[in-house]
Amino acid sequence: MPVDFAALKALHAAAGDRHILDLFSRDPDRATEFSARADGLLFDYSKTNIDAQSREALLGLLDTAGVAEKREAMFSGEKINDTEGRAVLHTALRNLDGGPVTVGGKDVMPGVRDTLARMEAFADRLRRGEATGVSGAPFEDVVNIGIGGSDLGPVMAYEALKPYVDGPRCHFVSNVDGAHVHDVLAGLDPRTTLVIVASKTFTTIETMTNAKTARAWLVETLGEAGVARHFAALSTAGDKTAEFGIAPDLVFGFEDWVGGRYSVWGPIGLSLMLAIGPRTFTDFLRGGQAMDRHFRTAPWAENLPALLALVGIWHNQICGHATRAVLPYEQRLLRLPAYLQQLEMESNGKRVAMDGTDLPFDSGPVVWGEPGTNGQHAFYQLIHQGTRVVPCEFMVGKYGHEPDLAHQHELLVANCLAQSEALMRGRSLVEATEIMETKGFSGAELERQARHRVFPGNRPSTVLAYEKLTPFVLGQIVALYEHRVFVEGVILGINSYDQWGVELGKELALALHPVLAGTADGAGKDGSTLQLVDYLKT
Ligand SMILES: O=P(O)(O)OC[C@H]1O[C@](O)(CO)[C@@H](O)[C@@H]1O
Repeated sequence: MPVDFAALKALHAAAGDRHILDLFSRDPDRATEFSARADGLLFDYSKTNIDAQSREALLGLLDTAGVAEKREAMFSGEKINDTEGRAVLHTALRNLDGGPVTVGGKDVMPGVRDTLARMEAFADRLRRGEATGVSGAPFEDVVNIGIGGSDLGPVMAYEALKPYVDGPRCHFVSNVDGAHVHDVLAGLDPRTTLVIVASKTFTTIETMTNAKTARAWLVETLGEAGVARHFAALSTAGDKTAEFGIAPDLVFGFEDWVGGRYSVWGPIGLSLMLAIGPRTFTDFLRGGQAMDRHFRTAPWAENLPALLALVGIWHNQICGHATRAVLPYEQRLLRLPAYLQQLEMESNGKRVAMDGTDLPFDSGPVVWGEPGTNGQHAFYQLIHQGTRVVPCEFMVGKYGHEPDLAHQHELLVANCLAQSEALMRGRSLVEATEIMETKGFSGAELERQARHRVFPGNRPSTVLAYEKLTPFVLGQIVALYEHRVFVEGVILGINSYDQWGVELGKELALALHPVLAGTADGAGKDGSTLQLVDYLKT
């Protein structure tokens, strides 16, 4: 049944400009009542304007939208991506000791386990120096060439798990801008470099162009014979990897039921596995699996993915806040905002419902962010005093990985909690006036100066707290956000697993390329495009 936000909007309207602080005054247990835990994670959404009544109504959306049934449909391999006729089974990649998962009557788990075992065997051999390049020298550097989900997942996780890296250095090339591949290869020795071409389709123009550049770079030093030993492929398209010259034993395949932005758990995570080792990679999978278990079994009121989704729906569709900031107080999560941009915006940035009718409400929000504390010195000004409300999602760990720098970690945590508090508390005109009086201002100038220093407050934020950013915890966090996207998508009635919106630009770029190269004319193009082609063609 399609959801109806009218009742929730009425509750929101009735709350008027009620202050979040009043909710705390009325309910001394609010912090615990508006928090939930899962396997060591704590999600605190008490600093939002959601009260018991609106939460009840939000939870009701889950039943109306049939989230429980759709969740089981996803986990059991039904083709819920119905515009592409595909199942959505990234969860099978971390179903380490679970039962069979069938797609079209066939259990996919033997294939998943087989590929994982092949990846592990290769990673072990490479890390021991047994899988070598043609010169016999061990691989010291790994270059992952991919884009979108074939880049963001591994690069995000590699950066996040740097303290666990004890294998080769990894580098990531994604942009078709030649500067990217040039700068990465410039520092590397082809004799000790493994190039991984990560592309589900093996047709993505950026990836294939960069892969050809890397191939030419390698062949220049090692000859054609080097390709079979120095290139690996992660793809669903075995025929195309063979055409490229990649040895079949270095092709790690997966099925079309793994979406690009959900693919870090399988072969697309090979660079990460090479860097941290198969055992540590398994810890990452176990974290994802633990979140799957939690998502399937925890009651909705304690279910982290469901709660994150409902908070998201409240802020976006009900309160009308069109963006949300993801603010990890964890430097190593520097690529998480970019990762979540693809995960959330490519999944839920849709304008029609499953049945093809126009969505009667806004779809997913604009997601953006930056690690704290850097963001504080960049865009927090707008978050605190701008005219638009930006719901903020803070993340922070109890421990860092640098025991010698524990005092810095404390400062980091203090900053995170202070920002969340400041957004809620604000600073009134009275308080600002008192401060400016002590600085010697008076009369009209006192008021003018004070007004610049007012913080409206009552701005919502959530905090996701964890012990330490281990591989397990990273797995939990990534799976948490995946399932949050799923729940939001089901409530909105959209297909979170296709991405038709990326196609038109790709097609037009292909058509413009010959115009820029001067081998085709620009017939039919608009005046602006032609003017720019004229200026930019070389
Ligand atoms: O892995 P591929 O097939 O190269 O695709 C890369 C990316 O391109 C997209 O299809 C569109 O941006 C993403 O969904 C995907 O992650």
